[in-house]
Formats: sequence, structure tokens, C-alpha cells
Amino acid sequence: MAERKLMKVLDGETVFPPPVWLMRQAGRYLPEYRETRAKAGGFLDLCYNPDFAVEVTLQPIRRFGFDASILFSDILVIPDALDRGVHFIKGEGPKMTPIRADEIERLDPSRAETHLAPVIATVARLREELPSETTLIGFCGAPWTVATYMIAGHGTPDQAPARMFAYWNPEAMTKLLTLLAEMSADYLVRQLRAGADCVQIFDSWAGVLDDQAFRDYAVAPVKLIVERVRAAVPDAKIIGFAKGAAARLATYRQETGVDALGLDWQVPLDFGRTLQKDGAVQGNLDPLRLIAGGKALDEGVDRIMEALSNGPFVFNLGHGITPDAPIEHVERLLKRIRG
Ligand SMILES: Cc1c2[nH]c(c1CCC(=O)O)Cc1[nH]c(c(CCC(=O)O)c1C)Cc1[nH]c(c(CCC(=O)O)c1C)Cc1[nH]c(c(C)c1CCC(=O)O)C2
Repeated sequence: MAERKLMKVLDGETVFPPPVWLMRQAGRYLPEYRETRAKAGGFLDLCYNPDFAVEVTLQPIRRFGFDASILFSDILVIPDALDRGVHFIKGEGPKMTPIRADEIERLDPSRAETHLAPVIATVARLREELPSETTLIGFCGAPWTVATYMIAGHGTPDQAPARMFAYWNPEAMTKLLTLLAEMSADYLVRQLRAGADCVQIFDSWAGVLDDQAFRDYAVAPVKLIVERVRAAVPDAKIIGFAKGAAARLATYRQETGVDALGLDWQVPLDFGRTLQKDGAVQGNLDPLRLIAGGKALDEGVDRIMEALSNGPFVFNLGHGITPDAPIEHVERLLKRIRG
């Protein structure tokens, strides 16, 4: 563990060159992923089959030697455990049955333990198979982001259905988020106990909330997760990625209790540097610079390194890598960071 660079950074140390991994590093931009995915059948079959899930998690580590590996799964396994009919349609993203306010009382979290057992088995196998210097990151979705999909039944550009749901049914919304926070915390505890070194909470849709809604629906449920995880695993290290949180990142670490802040690519670098006074930050290259390559990529990497690598810092993208990212550009990025 001592040599796991990312864990040192989460402890507040400055490590140079910084550890690097990419959100969605296992995925369709890799031919070996597409091959395993075709064998597995559906996307969820891939997530729930430890043989396949271990294989695709290891693929980017073998190819690029990233400093950290992220468990291969999806944030929507939680609504799937709640029997919401989650399925993935090629080219259309995730779908499920939209939930009504009066159904929230009847959600039954008791299936989750058995349902998610294969994901926990994947974590345990990964810790055995990964190189000892590679950090293993577990994850879950933040309750708000998971709820946006449960309410609309699919992805939307601005999550208007979930925002309207919250304004019309604030009590039902709080009930749903509390249930998801409790389930997510229990799920993260199991990942940590099975061998994850740290965990990341993905709040990809935090940015659509106004100030009050951000406090109620982004901050409060994440704080609940952090408290519940730490009650079971006191030294758990947690990265919070609240995409679009903007100026609210100034207080997000203190208010939620996360150790490190994920920064999306719109976060100004000088602001990012001020956030390092209280601990680690992670990010924040625009994923499109990785597609562009060349000067756009080099300059983006250099500016981030200049601004953030003198403090506790994990290099990452500002959001997930996309299927059209060229493999040579990922190699170029790593060379630029590591020299
Ligand atoms: C919102 C969200 C989801 N899933 C996730 C988020 C939060 C992060 C973010 O904002 O990107 C998180 C996620 N999804 C996936 C991982 C695996 C680990 C990793 O390599 O980062 C992680 C951490 C695999 C995946 N999850 C998904 C894929 C692509 C599925 C495929 O192979 O067809 C992968 C590799 C599917 C997925 N899953 C989700 C969507 C919207 C989609 C469709 C988008 C797309 O097609 O790229 C929900």
C-alpha cells in the first residue's frame, strides 16, 4: 500500500509526477473492450460477470500502466438492484421504468446484497490480480445523479424531470435520496472491505441544481454516504466528483466530508489551486482535447500540470473518456505527464 501513489495524494502528499488515471478508462475506445463486450452479451451481463468485469478492468492497466484502476461496473446497478427494469439500448444509453412519487415508499432495498454480490466478487479478484502498486478505486453514483435517471427513465440534457419532481414532491425526493444514500454507503463499505483502496462518488448532474437544491439534493445525501461509510470504515478515503458544482466546490469538501475533489474541465485552474489548500484535487483535462491531440492536448496537459502539480494532485480528465478518443493520444498524454 505504501507505494500506491494515489493513496499518498489522498493523504495530502504531493507526488511528482502525479498519479494518473482516466474516468471511463475501460470502454469502447479500446478494441479489447469491444471484443469482451461482444462476448458478454448485454452491458449489465458484463457488469455482473466477474470473469468479464475483471478482464475489462485490467485491460487499460495492461495497455497503459495507469496508476489507478477503477472497478468496472455502472452507477445504475443500484436502481437495477431495486428492480427498476434497467437496460441499455445501443446508441441510446440507459433506460428504466420512470418512478412515480407514490412508488418510493414501496422500494425494497433488501435484494441489493445478493444482487450486487458479483460486483463485490469482482473487487476481491481485482485486488488479487492487479499489480501491487496500482490503486483500486471503487465507486457509486451520488443519490441525486442516480435519481435523475430513475425519475426520467433515461438520460436528459438538463434533468428537468427530476428537478420538477423535487419541486412538486420535496418529501418524496428526500425519501428517495435517503434510501439511495443508505444503499450506496452499504455498497461502498462492501467494496472497501473486499479490497478497494478508496472510493469515488460520481455526481455527474450536480451542476443543474440551484443553490438551495444543491444543498438539499447534492450535498446532504453525499454527506450521509460519507458519514455512514466512515462509521463502518473509519479511515475510508473518498473522492467526490460533483460535475458542474463550480463555485460551490469552495465548501463542498468541508460540507460533505470527502477527502478529495474531482474537478470538471470548466473549473478554473487558479480556483483549483486554492482548493488544494485543504487537500487533494483530481482532474481536469477537457476530454475533447484528448480527441484533438497535438498542440491542443499538449497545451491542456501543460497548463494543468503547471497549476496543480505542486500540491496534492491526481491527473485525470474533467469527465469520462469518449469512444472516439485515439489510443495514441492516451499514450501521448501519459508521456507528457510522466516525461
Ligand atoms: C452518469 C453515469 C453512468 N455511469 C457512470 C456515470 C457517472 C460518470 C459519468 O458521468 O460519466 C459511471 C461509470 N460507468 C462505467 C464506469 C466504469 C469504470 C470506468 O472505466 O470508469 C463508471 C465509473 C462504465 C460504462 N457505462 C456505460 C458504458 C458504455 C456501455 C457500452 O459498452 O455500451 C461504460 C463503459 C453505459 C452508461 N452508463 C451511464 C450512461 C449515461 C451510459 C451510456 C453512455 C455511453 O454509452 O457512453 C450512467
